[in-house]
Amino acid sequence: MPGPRFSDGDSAMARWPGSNLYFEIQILSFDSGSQLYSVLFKDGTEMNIKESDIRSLNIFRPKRGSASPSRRRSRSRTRSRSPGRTPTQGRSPARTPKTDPKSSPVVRDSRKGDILKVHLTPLKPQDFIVETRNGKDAITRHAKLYRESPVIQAEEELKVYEKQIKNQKVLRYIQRKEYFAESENKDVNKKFILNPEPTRNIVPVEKPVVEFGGAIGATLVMLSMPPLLYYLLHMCAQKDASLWNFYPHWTFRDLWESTVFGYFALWILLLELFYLLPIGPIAHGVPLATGKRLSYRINGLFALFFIGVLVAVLLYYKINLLYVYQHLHQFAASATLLSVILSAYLFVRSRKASQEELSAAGKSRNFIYTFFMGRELNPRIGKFDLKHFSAVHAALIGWVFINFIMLLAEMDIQQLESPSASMISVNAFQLFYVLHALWNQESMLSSLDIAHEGFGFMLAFGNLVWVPFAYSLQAAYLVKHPVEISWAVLGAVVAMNTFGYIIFRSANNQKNAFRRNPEDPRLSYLKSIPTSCGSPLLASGWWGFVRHPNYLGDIIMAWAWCLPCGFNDVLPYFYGFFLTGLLIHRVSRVEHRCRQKYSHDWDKYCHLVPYRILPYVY
Ligand SMILES: NC(=O)C1=CN([C@@H]2O[C@H](COP(=O)(O)OP(=O)(O)OC[C@H]3O[C@@H](n4cnc5c(N)ncnc54)[C@H](OP(=O)(O)O)[C@@H]3O)[C@@H](O)[C@H]2O)C=CC1
Ligand SMILES: CC(C)=CCC[C@@H](C)[C@H]1CC=C2C3=C(CC[C@@]21C)[C@@]1(C)CC[C@H](O)C(C)(C)[C@@H]1CC3
Repeated sequence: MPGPRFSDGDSAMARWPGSNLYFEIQILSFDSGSQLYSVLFKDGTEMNIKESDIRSLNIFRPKRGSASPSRRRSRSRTRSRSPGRTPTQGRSPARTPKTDPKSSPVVRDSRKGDILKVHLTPLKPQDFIVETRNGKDAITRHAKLYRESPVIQAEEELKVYEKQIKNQKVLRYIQRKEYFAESENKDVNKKFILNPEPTRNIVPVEKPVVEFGGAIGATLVMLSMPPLLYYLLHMCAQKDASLWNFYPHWTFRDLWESTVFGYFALWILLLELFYLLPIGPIAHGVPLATGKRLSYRINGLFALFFIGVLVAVLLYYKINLLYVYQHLHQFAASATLLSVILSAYLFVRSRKASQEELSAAGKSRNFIYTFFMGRELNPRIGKFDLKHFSAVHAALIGWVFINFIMLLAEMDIQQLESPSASMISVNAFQLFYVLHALWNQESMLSSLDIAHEGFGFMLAFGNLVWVPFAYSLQAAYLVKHPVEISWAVLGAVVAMNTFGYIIFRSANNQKNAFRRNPEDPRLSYLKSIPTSCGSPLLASGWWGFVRHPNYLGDIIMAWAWCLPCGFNDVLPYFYGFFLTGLLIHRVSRVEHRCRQKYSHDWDKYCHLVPYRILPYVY
């Protein structure tokens, strides 16, 4: 058998597996058993590659007087989306172009001093506008190349690009046809196929996937969640909180009081007022289908501070805040009614929204399903963003407020001079979590819910009702079920919460910093996978440990928040079970989206990082 053609340390070009793209590499070693080279790409990715996929650098070097567009581009770009250098198509080296002196502009390449005359095949700007994310990226890369190159290369190369553009158009046409055939939207279908004009700005083709079991699942969730919440709140108020000790004797008055609804509406109005205050920096959301980015006022911390001051003033004037605890069921029912009214309003207004303003699920034609999932992505009244307000201000500030009410109620009912250690720890852990979320509010803008979900019943009910009233269940339980915990247990719980928080925080920080700037020198120790859609995926550090390390941290914290409630009842562990279930389900939703966006690059990532949340378990 002949020896290896390349030696350790040699530079060469290697074909990226599954593609026709060649990138510069360095040979690390050769394994004579497997006949594979271990190579290092310029972005730090290590891989084993066979000899037939490796080419000498010379083959890719342009002849004198000709510089390949890809090389030229790699000089002008500050950030490459590929490993190391911009890829070179697997084709023979660029030839000196044939020229047509009559029709070609003459351009001087100042770096080489050569004069090249090229024949330009005119490409219209709309040739570069496509709908699919992958397609869009591929074509805009060519468009960029076209714009950036002062010397347009040989006719042959342009022909290759044109061919690719044509292929993309055909692909796009087929994808669009399939997409609209699936969604059975005949009118839209006709419009897009017959009239090419509106194709410019259509929403990226995202195959709608039916979540939560479709209309049936959505109906079940909508009908079961409100009674489940009242059941949980009712059990917390019972002396015996064991789950089976449930004898409902509710009357309409137990759930409804107009005055309570008035107070709740006032609370929401106050939060809205704080939301609209022109205090705090402006941040920008992820790019929308139109290419625009919405701006958001980041003032959640200010709002929480103002609410804190207001509560202090009310306490100072001896205003009875325990009214909230005494009417907790009615407050939860008022919040539910408001969430239903809000969902109905959102549904009606979404009928006026254009296709590109709708979420993927929102394009379904099923009324119940879209009512639940939400149709419009970013419903706004002027500058007031309804979804952002409900997820940040109504949910998180509401949660902290109800927790604090429980703390006051515990002191009152158990005649304590100061809250119990359990109550303080539950309040402190959750306040800290909310403060962290509000401090890092900007990163929330790229979360699944804010960036990709429509605003419907799920998020309206989840944020206005579920988060404030169900997430505060541990505190509600402690009001009537005192638990003595030793310093040792408390220390262990604090350690567990800190452990979860460190994972949660550092995983989110790693991802956010990497998304902001993949070339951040502070992240240079992390490996990443280049992807065909342009944004690389982290494949080491926390994101190389499991695929959703932030969920792991969140789940550890969730259980740590339940432990101060002792082991007498299962009820206060509801949050632990709920969040674990919610995040496991969320994994499948996020991964579906990632598989659509990154296609086989996501599979590559899953292969490298096989576990989702907990190594060797899930
Ligand atoms: N307490 C609660 O009730 C809840 C808490 N949360 C918390 O909110 C936060 C946001 O959650 P969520 O939006 O669901 O999820 P993530 O913050 O994990 O965001 C998922 C996105 O991250 C990007 N991504 C995934 N893998 C990688 C990788 N390897 N490298 C780089 N980017 C990657 C992808 O987006 P892209 O391709 O666009 O970059 C993906 O769509 C989490 O911390 C979660 O724990 C969430 C829901 C409920
Ligand atoms: C079907 C079902 C179980 C519905 C209810 C789900 C809701 C409880 C959650 C849906 C998305 C949520 C988000 C948060 C809380 C839970 C709900 C409402 C969130 C506000 C928690 C804090 C995070 O930092 C967040 C802002 C990213 C998050 C947004 C989504």
